[in-house]
Amino acid sequence: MPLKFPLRIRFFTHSLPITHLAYHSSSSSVPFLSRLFSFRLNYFEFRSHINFSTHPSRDGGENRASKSLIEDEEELSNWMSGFRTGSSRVRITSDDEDSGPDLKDRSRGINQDRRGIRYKVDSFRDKRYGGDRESGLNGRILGKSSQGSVPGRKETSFRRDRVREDYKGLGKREDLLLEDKSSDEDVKSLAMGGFGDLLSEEDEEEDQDYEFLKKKAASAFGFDKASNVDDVKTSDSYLTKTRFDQYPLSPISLKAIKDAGYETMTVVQEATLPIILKGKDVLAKAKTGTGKTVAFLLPSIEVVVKSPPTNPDNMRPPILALVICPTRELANQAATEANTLLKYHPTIGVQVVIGGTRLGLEQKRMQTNPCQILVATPGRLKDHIENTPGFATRLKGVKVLVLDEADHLLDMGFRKDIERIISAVPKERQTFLFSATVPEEVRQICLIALRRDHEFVNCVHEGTGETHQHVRQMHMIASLDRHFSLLYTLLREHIMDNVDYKVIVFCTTAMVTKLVADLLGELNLNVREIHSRKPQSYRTRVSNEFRKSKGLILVTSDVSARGVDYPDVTLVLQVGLPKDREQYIHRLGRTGRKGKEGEGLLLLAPWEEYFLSSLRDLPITKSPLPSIDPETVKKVQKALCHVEMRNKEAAYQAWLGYYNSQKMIGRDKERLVELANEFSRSMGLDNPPAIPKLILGKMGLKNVPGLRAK
Ligand SMILES: Nc1ncnc2c1ncn2[C@@H]1O[C@H](COP(=O)(O)OP(=O)(O)OP(=O)(O)O)[C@@H](O)[C@H]1O
Repeated sequence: MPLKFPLRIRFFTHSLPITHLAYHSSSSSVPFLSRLFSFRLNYFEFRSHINFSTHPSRDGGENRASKSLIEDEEELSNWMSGFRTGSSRVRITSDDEDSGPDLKDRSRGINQDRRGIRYKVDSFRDKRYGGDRESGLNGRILGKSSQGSVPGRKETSFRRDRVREDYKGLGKREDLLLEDKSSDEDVKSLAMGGFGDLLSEEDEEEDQDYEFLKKKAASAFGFDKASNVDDVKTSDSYLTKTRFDQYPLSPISLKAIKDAGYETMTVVQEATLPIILKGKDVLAKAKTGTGKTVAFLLPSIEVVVKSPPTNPDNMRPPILALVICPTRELANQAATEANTLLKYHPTIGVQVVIGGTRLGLEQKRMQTNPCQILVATPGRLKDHIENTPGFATRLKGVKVLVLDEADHLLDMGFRKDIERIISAVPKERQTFLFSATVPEEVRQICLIALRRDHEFVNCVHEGTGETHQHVRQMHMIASLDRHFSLLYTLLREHIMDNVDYKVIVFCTTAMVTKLVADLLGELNLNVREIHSRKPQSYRTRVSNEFRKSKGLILVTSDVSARGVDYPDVTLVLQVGLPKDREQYIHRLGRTGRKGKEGEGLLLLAPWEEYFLSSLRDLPITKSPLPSIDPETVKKVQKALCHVEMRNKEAAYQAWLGYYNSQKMIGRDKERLVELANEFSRSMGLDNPPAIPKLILGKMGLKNVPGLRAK
């Protein structure tokens, strides 16, 4: 039964459970009412719903600061080789990403499961999958799984269970979902009664009303028992009550942890530390923003602490822990986290080797500073193995190897480098593989790095999906000619609705990223850009600025898709086809970190809608398109005229290359060219840019009608 509301504010509510609140009002009062709804609904969700967070994988790979045409060639041939070998996972050395806008006029309601109501998770049972299987390269064969779920402590409002499973089958667990029938009625009566009168309140000053309504909502729903209504807006389901000092960690590590403000362990930290301290290999899967970096760094530091001191006369002191990250930003971030934990370990040093910086500078640093822990991107590490005197010797001391974003590091793009690196470190070592997604096909590949008795720790409860329940996910379908206006409209509305907005916009390639950043800059939005065509110093500076800022929009490629920890991102926008389901999950994982609220929107063209079938198990809902006034369309078209032609030409070529590598679209070349020319027109180019014959040849697009060659 629809709720009755003043004409000015109309919420579409389906029969409860409330699944979707949409607004048809431009009234300034609507936003804070939506916030009122959303965190009230979220509160219900958190109170009755357990949630584990996963870890995103990072993307982008070794990108060079500026690229010559030949480097573009390499990029294209990467795409082409990936396409030819039928592998859907090629290493995109340039950037490719997405973004999706916000939804002022969309539901502030949370994503609900099919029935719309959160269940109370009662308990998990995991089936035992034992046994070994011979497999893997380098003589490291399949692990025997550890068994059994480890019942978590009973929490006041919900229960945490960790489940360790044999990755071989990732045995199906039966989640005993206790469906709380009464809560349906509770929610219905509360919503019918509790909000009816609240919303009859006249809006005066937004802030004053918001506070008033918050308090009224709090008493209406018993929130006032919470220390603060705002507190219910985050879910602490990623934290446990286990303290770090309950484990045998060095006192000075514990001191640094305390200084870092880490009071208790996160679920993945609690689940993996005891296994690692026992000396085992670990394959760990956990949702985004839940502390996986600390989960692998802390025990790695303990290994270094327990290692005998190096002879000061040794000119090639051993590197004891090696952490591999897929992108430079991520490597820098992990090294920063390591330095935080090493605050009181004066003799232990961490160094970083990444592309985009001078090899010689890195060689000097590693020679003159302590380097028991090395964080590296694969390509640059391989360079050092092959070109830095004595470096290979130093790697013979590695006791711990970490693959962060393991699923991405082990896919086609990085595989050769990773195999080269594995062959350069001792077989007798501990190995930790962490990621938020471990697709089936990657699970087998993990075995090239893991030991027989490794354990698979899965902190992602089945049934909750690999994304956060507290992050609202929407998608919109619109023809390409509307994408730029739609993006601008949604960004502008999000900015109006969120004074502390912090938005990440993902685009499909580096050059499309540049185009969109230029366009949004022309439209006077506060925009920064990160992608492979920017020098590393610029990328690092912008990354640090965005991490510390609010009121900013970062337009980026997939170099920012995995793992980068930007606090309080309010919205992740993905425009165009994600590389794959994992990439969608990891990009979305830039928001909703540490249990905080977040929003994601995926904006697709009608011919990209097939991608949604790969997200069926995720709580993503369709959102109707907001109305775009003709003035906005004119403004965007005018702004496009100020974007440099060469940027549009580069974007067109990169767009063609990217979609050519997407099997579902690239296989029909004529259709692909038609779509590319639709994209060209959306940039205001009725006549598509000409493309060098050499590149068309690489793409396998020579003589395709509709293309112009030069
Ligand atoms: N025990 C803890 N208590 C509170 N905060 C923590 C704890 N451990 C880590 N954090 C913080 O949580 C945030 C997310 O950590 P981190 O980036 O390692 O998450 P992640 O699981 O690796 O996410 P992603 O998959 O995006 O890389 C960071 O800001 C980190 O400082």
